[in-house]
Amino acid sequence: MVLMNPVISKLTGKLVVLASASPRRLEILTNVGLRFEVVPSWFKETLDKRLFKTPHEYAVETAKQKALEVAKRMPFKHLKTPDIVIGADTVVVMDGLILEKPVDKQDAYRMLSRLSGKEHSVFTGVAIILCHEKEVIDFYEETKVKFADLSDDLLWEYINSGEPMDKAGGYGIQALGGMLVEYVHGDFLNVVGFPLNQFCKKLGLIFSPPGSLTHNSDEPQGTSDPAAPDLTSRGTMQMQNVRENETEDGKEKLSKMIELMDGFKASKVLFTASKLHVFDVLRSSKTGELQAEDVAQEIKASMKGTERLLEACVSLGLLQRTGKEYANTAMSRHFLLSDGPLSLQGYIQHCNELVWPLFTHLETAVREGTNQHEKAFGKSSDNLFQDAYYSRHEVKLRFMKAMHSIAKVSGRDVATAFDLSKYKTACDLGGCTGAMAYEFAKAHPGLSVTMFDLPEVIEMSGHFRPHDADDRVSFVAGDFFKDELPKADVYILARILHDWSDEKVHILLSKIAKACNPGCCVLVSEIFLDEDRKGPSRGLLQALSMTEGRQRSASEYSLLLKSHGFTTAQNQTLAPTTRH
Ligand SMILES: O=c1[nH]cc([C@@H]2O[C@H](COP(=O)(O)OP(=O)(O)OP(=O)(O)O)[C@@H](O)[C@H]2O)c(=O)[nH]1
Repeated sequence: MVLMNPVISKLTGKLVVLASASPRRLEILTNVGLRFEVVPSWFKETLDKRLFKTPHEYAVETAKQKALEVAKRMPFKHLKTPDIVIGADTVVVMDGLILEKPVDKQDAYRMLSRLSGKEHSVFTGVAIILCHEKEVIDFYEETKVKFADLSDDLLWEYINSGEPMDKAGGYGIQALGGMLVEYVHGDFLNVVGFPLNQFCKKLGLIFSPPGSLTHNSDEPQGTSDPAAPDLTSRGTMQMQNVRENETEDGKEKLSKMIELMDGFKASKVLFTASKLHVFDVLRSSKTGELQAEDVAQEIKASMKGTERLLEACVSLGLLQRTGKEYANTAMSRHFLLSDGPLSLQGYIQHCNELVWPLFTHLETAVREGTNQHEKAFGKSSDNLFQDAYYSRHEVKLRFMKAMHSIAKVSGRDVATAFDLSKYKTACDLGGCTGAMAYEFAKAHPGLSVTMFDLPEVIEMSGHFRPHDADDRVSFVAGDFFKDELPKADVYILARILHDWSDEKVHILLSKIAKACNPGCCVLVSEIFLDEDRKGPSRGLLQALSMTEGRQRSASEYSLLLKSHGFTTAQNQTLAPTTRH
């Protein structure tokens, strides 16, 4: 290929990495003959926009973080250090509001109707990391785009084409989205995702004359000092040295520390917004969005408090705000609507009402090595289930809702983790509402599943019966420590064993061993601790509020199972074990 731009040839022989998953950036750079590897960045685009004075600073910082993440990861994960890593971030800005990629069709509609008939700016921030020199050069480009007046019909037709979804501002100017555009002022490729012209100029500054960081002859004068900011007509070039990279690392540690300090606030925001039905209220409104005062009215709360809660939710990615209108994000629609198929509301309320009070007494729990039920709820709980969870009707219902939501979210994965086609019958021990049992029946057409739990649980499981309940699922009442277990080929123990001491686990496993025939299998679903007990933190955090149970590693579970004649068949995230 003939290289029109001699600057590109300066990169020949260097390991250049594009830290981007954008097919458009790949195409733009490939088209000019650049040889590079693509390593998409894992950096999550969640920088707090309010911290930036201007939208382009936000785009530049995001581009920089994308590139730095890849530059830091490659020596460890890919075992090679690139010479150059390029990152970019494109945003659309309308009336000061930053629009990124729409999360769904409604979001695309909101964006595009906002842009209709008006001019907006497209900013692409670019960061070039010189890995060996430990320098970062960043800049941005702005292009103005005007949309024609667009009818709703046209917008929906365009949205339904699927094109908007992975594009900043919800349109692709290079394809169907070009139809929406009246004029473009500035670099067209900048709108598409990469300001090639300015990028080449920056490369010129970096690489000619070779080895120095002096400016090109076509650049404005007075920029020859590489340490001084290079003020070009369109942006700034900043040089950062090793110390600043170290500072990046320091910054990362500090923000991790702040995240840990603030973690409890974020949880409480989620719990409170859920308890006040904020997500349901937004969903129920005609357009799916409401202003703070309407939400305040609906949830019967103060305007000031509601506004703060909604703003906090936006910062956590639980809500999105366009102008004054708040709406659910895709994540909230997925997990936080109370009647959604994957709703976590039950578990969230359990965390708020039961786990939170226990954690407020963590210091005493640690000092005394005991559970803090009495301090938190004024009642001791020698038997967690009888004394705490099933003592009062509303507490029992709340606990069952919590178990139900967890089983709904994880049930399919547990049910389909192993090939159970040779088995005819299964028994879900302590299966609570039956949600897991129904998932097993759904996943295995030849399997009948018995759900076995305490009589006080079974009497309420009807509340949770799915409308299309499969009659291969039956319910049997009993205490798995005392009563005879139903006969089955597969015994499911999903989130059961961690609640009990080794002694009680032995009682339960010996009962299963007696009930089952040779060849039957036990399927254990738990958070398995790492063998060195250094993680996962979700399991170790949960252990802090446990009563008589304990978190175990896969090998600890295997040992318990082996002592009852079960040999581990597979031992990964889930451990089904077979008795020979
Ligand atoms: O007219 C167009 N406008 C924008 C685009 C494409 O939109 C995205 C912008 O998203 P972002 O900058 O965050 O980049 P990603 O695609 O997420 O990839 P990264 O891995 O680099 O974060 C970008 O792909 C533009 O090309 C368009 O196509 N047309």
